[in-house]
Amino acid sequence: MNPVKVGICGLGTVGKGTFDVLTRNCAEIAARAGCSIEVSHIGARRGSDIEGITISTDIFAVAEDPAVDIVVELIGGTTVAKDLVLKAVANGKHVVTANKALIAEHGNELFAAAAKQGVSIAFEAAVAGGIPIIKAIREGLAGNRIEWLAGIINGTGNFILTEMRDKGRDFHDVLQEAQELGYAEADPTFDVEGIDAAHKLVILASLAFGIPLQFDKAYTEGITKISRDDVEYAEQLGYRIKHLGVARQTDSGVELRVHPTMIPEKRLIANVDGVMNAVLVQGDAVGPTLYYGAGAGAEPTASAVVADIVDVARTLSAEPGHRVPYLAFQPDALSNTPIVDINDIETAYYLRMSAQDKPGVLSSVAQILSNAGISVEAITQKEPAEGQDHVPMIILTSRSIENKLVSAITDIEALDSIAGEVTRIRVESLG
Ligand SMILES: NC(=O)c1ccc[n+]([C@@H]2O[C@H](COP(=O)([O-])OP(=O)(O)OC[C@H]3O[C@@H](n4cnc5c(N)ncnc54)[C@H](O)[C@@H]3O)[C@@H](O)[C@H]2O)c1
Ligand SMILES: N[C@@H](CCO)C(=O)O
Ligand code: NA
Repeated sequence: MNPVKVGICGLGTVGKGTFDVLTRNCAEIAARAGCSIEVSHIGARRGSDIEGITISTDIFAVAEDPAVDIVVELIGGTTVAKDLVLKAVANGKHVVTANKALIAEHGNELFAAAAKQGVSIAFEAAVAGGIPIIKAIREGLAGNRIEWLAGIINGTGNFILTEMRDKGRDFHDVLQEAQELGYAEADPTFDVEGIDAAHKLVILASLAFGIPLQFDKAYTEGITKISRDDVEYAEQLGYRIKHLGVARQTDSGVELRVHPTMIPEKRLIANVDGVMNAVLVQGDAVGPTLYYGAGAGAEPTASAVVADIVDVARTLSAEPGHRVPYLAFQPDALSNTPIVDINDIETAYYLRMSAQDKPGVLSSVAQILSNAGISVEAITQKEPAEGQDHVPMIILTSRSIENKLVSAITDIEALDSIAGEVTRIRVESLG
């Protein structure tokens, strides 16, 4: 077979990593793909001379290049990137992308356009970096009814939480290091406010449950409100705080939520630290499965991009109808299962409040929870600091429906003996 020609658009962290891996491992990659794979065109803001490669400052020139078989979109964002992918598809080119924002927000439209043209769009690098989680769910678990999945799917956020816990480092200082290491998004609020994790969760939920991509329905909460005190109290109770994406099939629909979560410390996933990601997937036949690896960084992400390039190169000799469907289920078999509103989900909770150090406060709080049908599983009250009349009070509750807990919190905050807001972290046993 003739060499497959690749055009890379965007030569940043992932673009450079992809170029390096394709070049370094070219012999092994060719042996796997059944043909050699050559980078023939690069679209980048600054041109530099690489022998045998056309360099264009206009990335659309890559999508227009008749010699290019596969356009690799690594510029990020959802505007120019969307136009670029649509242009490449219209020109009959296959696309590989690491762009989760683009897939989560515009994937339904992009896949439809690709299907019309008989080309494919591959996006393994978009979720959990180098972990082949898309392939695992779409192919490896195809025989299962997937019940739920939960994952640490933002490397930057996990790196920040880990460094804060282990070294007592400052949030902003660690975020800056994550940016220097090439982990963070162009706009790092995507990482710390949970938007990036929500993009990835939406993609995983579609693959797992056979529903269209619905980014607007995901509940998103970031890690910016997690204090060092919460991290410490959680540990004293035998838990770790992790920023999790959770997707669960329930009788009333699919839960789709991203938020800080307390997990029992004995769970493997509670011990996934630094930039590492992990995704737990529970299938009815296989039981629990766990996938672990680097969630961000140049070469780990390139590993997934190159795997997709190899997959596409292999399909170039296969019938289009034999290709694996984008969202694991055939396009006409996607279901309209509703996404459950966050107010209707059920979970246990960690509550931290600042309580007046006097008798009766604990029983007033317990009474409010009990009236809402929520029981107290554990409680700890700290010693007051010198000269302070308020003490931190930590409560672990039974599982409850979110809206009952939210109204109980409103009543607790209204007590004269409680100062300020109640901090609330959801607790998942993941068992
Ligand atoms: N960095 C990671 O660890 C990682 C992991 C998985 C997925 N991703 C995704 O990969 C994509 C790229 O991320 P990155 O970290 O490499 O970003 P980056 O900012 O390092 O690289 C993007 C590159 O694209 C170039 N670019 C942007 N618009 C362009 C245009 N119109 N014309 C020419 N060049 C243009 C920029 O100059 C930059 O060099 C994003 O979608 C990101 O979400 C990144
Ligand atoms: N900013 C992302 C890159 C990988 O998708 C992260 O930190 O996980
Ligand atoms: Na991946």
